[in-house]
Amino acid sequence: MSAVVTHDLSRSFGAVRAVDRLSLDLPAGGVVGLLGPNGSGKSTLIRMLLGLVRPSSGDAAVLGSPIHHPAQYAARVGALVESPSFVGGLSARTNLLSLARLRRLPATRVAEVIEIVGLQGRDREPVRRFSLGMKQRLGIAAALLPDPELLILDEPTNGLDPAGIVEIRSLLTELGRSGRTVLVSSHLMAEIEAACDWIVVIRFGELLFSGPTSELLGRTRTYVDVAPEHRADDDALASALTAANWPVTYAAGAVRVTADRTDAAAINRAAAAAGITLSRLEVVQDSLEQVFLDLTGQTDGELAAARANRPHGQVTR
Ligand SMILES: Nc1ncnc2c1ncn2[C@@H]1O[C@H](COP(=O)(O)OP(=O)(O)OP(=O)(O)O)[C@@H](O)[C@H]1O
Repeated sequence: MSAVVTHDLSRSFGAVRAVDRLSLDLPAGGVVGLLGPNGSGKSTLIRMLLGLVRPSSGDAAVLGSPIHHPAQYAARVGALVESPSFVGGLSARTNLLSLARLRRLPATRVAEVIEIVGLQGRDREPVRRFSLGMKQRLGIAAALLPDPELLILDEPTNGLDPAGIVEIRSLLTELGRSGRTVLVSSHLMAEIEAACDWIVVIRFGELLFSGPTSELLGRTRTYVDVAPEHRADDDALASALTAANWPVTYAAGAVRVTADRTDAAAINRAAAAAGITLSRLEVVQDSLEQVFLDLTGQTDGELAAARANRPHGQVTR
């Protein structure tokens, strides 16, 4: 069964198309990363799935039930969509107990979720003493109270320091192993990529990629960076390699050859044949982050340029 299916799902706010004819089929089980730059429509999509925002057109189903009737699946879904609010003077345990009571969930579940998110030992301390990372974990604990089949987390790493991000990332990995589906959004690939089994990339509300993380990894390219002993030979080296049919650019203070790692020896020989001794030869692989940036055009002025050239031309943010 799919955890989430959407068909041509759209939502506009005035002239802004926050989600634009999105068709998705997300597998059940494991961690699904919803990635896109700020303002790409991640929160709007999540809010539609939770029944908090109505679609302008199209439809979708969560755990097999249509999003037009969120009450049908609400009990099977847990969500953390904004900074959770807890009573600072009360302990984590007491906060969770009152939430459990409010939602008519068994009190025994509180100890379980505290353990899942790794707050045991700290759960009797007042929440106001918690770091932001611990508060996020407490928010995830609250979302886990109903033991949901689908857990939706909107930017859970936002505002966290590097240590907090690592904490949340390993918690995501753990949660993904428990059989449930975790749908987690982020505008930064590097923050959650390692935890994701499936990745969805959106920009301007449009789908750019949806598939297994391994498929996205398959899009990474390999280069061989070579530098001559004498910088004056840069151009001669580039010409010799181009003549041998390798595409060449300049990057990172080296001549960058788009080639497989198995070509490294042949590249070395081609340089030697041109009378150039190499002081550096290094095989470099694109990171998933680079693939993400290529997909979303997020570097420097690229995003602004892409917005200006967008056919709809009505993105205002
Ligand atoms: N309630 C609203 N009223 C008007 N415009 C909105 C509303 N909600 C979202 N938008 C617009 O829709 C677009 C998508 O926003 P959304 O918050 O869904 O993106 P996002 O990817 O979650 O970004 P962020 O990470 O910055 O929240 C943006 O241009 C935003 O300004």
